[in-house]
Amino acid sequence: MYVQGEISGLMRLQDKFFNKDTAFTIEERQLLGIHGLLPPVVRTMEEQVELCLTQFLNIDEDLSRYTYMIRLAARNERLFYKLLAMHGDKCLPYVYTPTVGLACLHAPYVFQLPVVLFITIEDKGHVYNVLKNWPQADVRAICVTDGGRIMGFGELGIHGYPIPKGKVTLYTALGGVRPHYCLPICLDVGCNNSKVREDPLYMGLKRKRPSPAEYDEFVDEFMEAVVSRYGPNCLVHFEDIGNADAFRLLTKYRFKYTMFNDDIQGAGAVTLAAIASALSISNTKLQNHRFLFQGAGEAALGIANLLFVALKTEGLNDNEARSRIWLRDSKGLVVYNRPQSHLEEYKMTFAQNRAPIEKLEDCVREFKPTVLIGVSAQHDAFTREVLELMALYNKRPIIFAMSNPPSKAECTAEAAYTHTRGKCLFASGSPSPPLEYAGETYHITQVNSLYGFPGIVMGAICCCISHLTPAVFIVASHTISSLCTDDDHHQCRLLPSLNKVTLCAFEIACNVVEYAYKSNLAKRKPHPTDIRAFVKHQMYDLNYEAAIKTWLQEYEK
Ligand SMILES: NC(=O)C1=CN([C@@H]2O[C@H](COP(=O)(O)OP(=O)(O)OC[C@H]3O[C@@H](n4cnc5c(N)ncnc54)[C@H](OP(=O)(O)O)[C@@H]3O)[C@@H](O)[C@H]2O)C=CC1
Ligand SMILES: CC(=O)C(=O)O
Ligand SMILES: [Mg+2]
Repeated sequence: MYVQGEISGLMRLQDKFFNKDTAFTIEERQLLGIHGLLPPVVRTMEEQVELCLTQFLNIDEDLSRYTYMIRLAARNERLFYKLLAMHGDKCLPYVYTPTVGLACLHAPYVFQLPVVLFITIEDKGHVYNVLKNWPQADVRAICVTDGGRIMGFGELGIHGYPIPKGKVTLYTALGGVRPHYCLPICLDVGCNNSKVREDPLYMGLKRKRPSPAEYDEFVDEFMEAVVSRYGPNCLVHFEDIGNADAFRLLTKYRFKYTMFNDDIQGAGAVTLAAIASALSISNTKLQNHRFLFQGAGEAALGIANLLFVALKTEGLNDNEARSRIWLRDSKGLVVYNRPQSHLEEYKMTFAQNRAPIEKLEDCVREFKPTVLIGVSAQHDAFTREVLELMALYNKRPIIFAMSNPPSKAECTAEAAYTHTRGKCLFASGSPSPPLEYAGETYHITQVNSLYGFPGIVMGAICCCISHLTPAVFIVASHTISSLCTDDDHHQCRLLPSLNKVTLCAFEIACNVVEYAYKSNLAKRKPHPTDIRAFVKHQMYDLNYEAAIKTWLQEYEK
């Protein structure tokens, strides 16, 4: 059945795509010449998963759990994804938020294997050649960071590399994207954070970031190299880029390339879905709400822009919709007339024509928001006073403390429920265990873009979408909220439970594909007759037999 070709059996055992570890049958071991290299036991994949889970749960330290998962992925890729598929609730927090944040803070200690492609500004002029060094030629989706704003930690330079790795892991684990289609990239443009840069263990270029013009030349070359190497429909997902660069690149590239920024657009889609649930639970309409954002950066603008569109869909005009959305940044309420500071272009739409207000408490008193959204990475910014005011003005205050990781969150679930006396509809950005308060158990919703981007990426690459228009994110948002059940709402869950995230990704992928064909954005022809089968057919097969099939096909070539 199997042939021992030029590639030695040992190399097959060391190849993460083909390795089955102890699941190799005795016959396979003999044919591959690896008999004796494994203990005699032959296990099923399910038995291997249970063993891995036990090993994983026996590890006490979060960072060691992260490195366990990275090593497993590098040794036996299908087993890694099977473990995530079967025990995502236990394992996902160790490949994604919050542990991925810890991995960034300890980047020199966790880096062992080439899991991300590093392209530095010193490679300018030959970025294409560096891209060619990535071993996979059929890349369809890239997640790229420049370390400019890593979660709530600010600029970490190249030490942000675990972020794109974590994101592409979710493309596969949740979205079903085949792993060899995914390429995580860290652009090293230097680092202005001297504490990070001057650390003797810093792994990146020991230089400051370039001027915006030089930075743009480099990123332009990168985008052109991606198109030359992988074609115009290779999707580029920008992640954790500093906000001025993120907004500029999005404006410049959104209609030129197949790209999106998840911190802006993905966060918008998922948060809008959670708001829709909160409205169902409180039996209210969007037009009856007032939204106050703590933070006026990427996530805030991504959410505010989608809310603006949704409010207008309910019949409000531009001014009315704008008056419902207040943003507060590091200098206070975003207003037109700021005595000492200039107002960034991207905040203009939501600048209020009124006197400045500095403190968050005073903004709450003045505006009496019904919804308070924290995307500022300012730990404990939602003080007891702020939360008590929200409870004073609202029967069901909606409070989202979305900043990641938890050490940067605006408040904990406990603080939100305690200071609103259990009245609030609450969500955090990272996973949080259920909370007991006044004899009740509250499930904590995780408003995180993980509900959106895996399905968006899968849908986009299945049909070779040319551009990700704002409608794609609205489609994703509606899909997510449509998957919340009455039971979810009864338990005050604002998003489908975490064990439905793969279903969520699949439904988003199908709806994005459908939308893309209808609006002539899909470049893959012919138009599929059965969209669900079309998406399913392109999904990663977690079973070992799929690897064997590919292997035989390759051998027969
Ligand atoms: N849960 C989720 O899905 C997501 C969560 N996030 C999280 O949200 C946080 C912010 O991300 P992002 O928007 O991309 O980051 P940005 O850097 O783009 O924005 C941060 C914003 O916070 C403001 N800010 C800083 N200090 C204060 C302060 N003391 N008071 C009020 N505002 C302040 C900044 O003000 P200024 O403009 O004046 O600098 C800026 O507007 C991060 O922790 C990130 O992890 C992000 C995306 C998705
Ligand atoms: C979720 C995410 O992308 C962030 O916290 O930056
Ligand atoms: Mg992010």
